Amino acid sequence: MLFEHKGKTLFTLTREDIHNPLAAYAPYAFELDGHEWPTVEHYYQAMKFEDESYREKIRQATSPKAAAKLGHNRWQKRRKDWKKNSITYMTRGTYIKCRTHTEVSAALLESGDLDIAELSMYDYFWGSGRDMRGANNYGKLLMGIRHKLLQEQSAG
Ligand SMILES: Nc1nc(O)c(N)c(N[C@@H]2O[C@H](COP(=O)(O)O)[C@@H](O)[C@H]2O)n1
Repeated sequence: MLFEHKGKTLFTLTREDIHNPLAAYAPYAFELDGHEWPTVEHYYQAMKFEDESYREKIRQATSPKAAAKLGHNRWQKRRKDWKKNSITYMTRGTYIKCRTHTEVSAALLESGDLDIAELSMYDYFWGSGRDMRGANNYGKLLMGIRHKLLQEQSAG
């Protein structure tokens, strides 16, 4: 969806929109780290934990929403370096999804050179927040992947 903000056209999406191929919740399976993941959200949430059996429980969650719920379990010990690496894991999953499904990479490349924003009223980390002052880390990682895909395309 295109969105006008301060005289600029933004290419926007939400991470949770299962109908948008670029969303982390969209059902485009991929293989990474020796497993098949139903969505990027499953992969991202599982990577928060060192406990292999808890990761597996998240991998087998029946929906990305259920995977996120398991990932937000405060009683389950997260890996110590998670805050430092959370963006890296979301990026890895999203990049591999793009490389696995041409439909997904095409959707990303269709955004041209527009700035990408994750529109979210409440999320100031992944999204723009209600006042568009959020860090927009999800939009930024998509722009980074778009750049990498274009470089790969021109390298043949
Ligand atoms: N500040 C901050 N650093 C990170 O590394 C984060 N992953 C987040 N996430 C925020 O918490 C909400 C739920 O977390 P996950 O997306 O499941 O990691 C998320 O919506 C962000 O607002 N925050």
